[in-house]
Amino acid sequence: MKTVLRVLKDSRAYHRYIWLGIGAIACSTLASLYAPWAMQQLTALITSGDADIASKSLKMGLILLLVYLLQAIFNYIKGYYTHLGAYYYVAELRLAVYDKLQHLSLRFYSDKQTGQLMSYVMNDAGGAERLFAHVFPDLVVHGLTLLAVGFMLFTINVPLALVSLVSVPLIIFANYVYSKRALPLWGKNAKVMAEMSGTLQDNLSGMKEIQAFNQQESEKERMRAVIDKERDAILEAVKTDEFVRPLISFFSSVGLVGVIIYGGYFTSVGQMEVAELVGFTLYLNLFYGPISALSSLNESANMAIASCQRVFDLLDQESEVKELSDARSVSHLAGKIELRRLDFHYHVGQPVLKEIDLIIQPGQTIALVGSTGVGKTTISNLLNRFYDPVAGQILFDDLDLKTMTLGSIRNNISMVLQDTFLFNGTVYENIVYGLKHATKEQTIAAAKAANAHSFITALEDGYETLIGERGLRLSGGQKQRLSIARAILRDTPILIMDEATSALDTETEREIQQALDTISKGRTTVVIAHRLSTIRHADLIVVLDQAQIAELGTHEELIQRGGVYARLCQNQHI
Ligand SMILES: Nc1ncnc2c1ncn2[C@@H]1O[C@H](COP(=O)(O)OP(=O)(O)OP(=O)(O)O)[C@@H](O)[C@H]1O
Repeated sequence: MKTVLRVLKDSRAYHRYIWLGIGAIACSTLASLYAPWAMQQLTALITSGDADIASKSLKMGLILLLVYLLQAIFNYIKGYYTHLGAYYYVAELRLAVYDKLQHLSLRFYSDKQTGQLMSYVMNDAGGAERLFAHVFPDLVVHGLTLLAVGFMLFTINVPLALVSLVSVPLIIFANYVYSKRALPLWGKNAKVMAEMSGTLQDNLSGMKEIQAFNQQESEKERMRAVIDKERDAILEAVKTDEFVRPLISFFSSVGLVGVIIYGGYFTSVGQMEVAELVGFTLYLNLFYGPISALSSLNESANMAIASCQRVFDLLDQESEVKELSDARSVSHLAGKIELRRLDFHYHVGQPVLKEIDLIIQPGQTIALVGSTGVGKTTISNLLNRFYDPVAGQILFDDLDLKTMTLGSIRNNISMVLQDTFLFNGTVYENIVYGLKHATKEQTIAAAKAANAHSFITALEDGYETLIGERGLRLSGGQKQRLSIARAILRDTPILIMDEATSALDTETEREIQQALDTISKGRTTVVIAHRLSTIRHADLIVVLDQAQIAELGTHEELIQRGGVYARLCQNQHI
């Protein structure tokens, strides 16, 4: 019920369409009462031997034609406007879900599959359409029909109307039991559906690996497992549905049986006219229709509520990284970075960083080194505030990161990552991604500085070449150079390079290294590198070992010291 109320509250802007639809439904329901009444009148005329049957039936027929025409118009208004409101609301909900996903911290994503999250936007948000355009209007149609037809039944014959009501409590009870059982089943079904979409998305993204490792059979089995799971979940829900639907039909028939027995008796003892019995039976069909429909309506409602519930659960998720209400926007930092007694872990009991103390002066280039998995990338994630430290502080220009707006922190940092993500667009669009208002001259200058201009101009459409999903049409080195150009263009006081030159050949690496050395001048640069040859000129080398800073100094100082760094250099023949 809470979910339904929330849908109603959130969709206020579109209620006018619902009201228009409901108005049309009310008119259509009233119009539907005419046909049984006309049949009753016609039967009365026939049984009474009226001399003017022909002209009277012509008149009734023409009125009925008009009534049907009006009903068609009302149904169009109801169908179109309720869907209009529904799809506007669904679009709003989809955007809200997407926006929420954009603002959740990276920890939220660590145990989710992309396809699973897509299911929130694609499938679950659509549940609101079912509620808005089907469940709510149908509830009104059926409710109004029950009231109006019930009134007609009691007007025709009170004892017979009471007999026909015998099955109503049974039908309501069956519906109640059904909804109790079916709601969790439809909820489970939506979850399994998301799992299936997650696995599918995962496999489609990794198709190259599947083929290269000849894993088609095992992946087919993995897909089979989730597809079967989805099939079983839906069948479990359908089993309940298909049991209840005939049961409700049966209960409705019990009422009709009573009406036939008692109706026949009442007519035989003169308590009821034949015409009244005909009219009564026709109205009764209209009466049981909505009661039976309640069960399928229940099914739709349960599915829709389960989907909406999942959407609202996501919308209510709190981001782990929260911006303070009075967070200040910092325009251009000088670039001093301080880590103060910093502790961090992804999972409790598995510390990744312990009591890290580090001061980086504006304009300095520092290198983070250490064996794989020691926490170098984690530090860059913390500087971007993708995560918050478990203890300790990060300060930019002596201000705690938490007191700044997330937008302004990230406006001061450029990243060049080891796994560059490019969007499906043109080369140009990808370079200006972080600075949409850059001029063409600035963009080309950045591309030149990143040693990307010559390969870009050699592409079939130059800067306007479409690079395909995730830059599929570019080589690793070309992608990396676009990512460097992107960072150069942003011209931020802080630059983070995580294995920035890893995908380049030695010659290109040397050229890009020169470009990087040039752009790192005058800005604070944090370099994460495995190839120690690339960082020997850094102002400060920070050696991480066992979650702590093991050594700190320049290349020469650390070599002289003969510790962890010296050993790493020895291993790389430096
Ligand atoms: N999202 C995550 N959830 C859980 N654990 C994580 C996550 N990201 C990293 N880790 C773990 O945290 C530790 C530090 O990872 P990090 O990526 O910072 O290391 P790194 O030094 O940058 O490694 P590499 O040099 O291989 O890139 C590793 O043990 C890693 O498995």
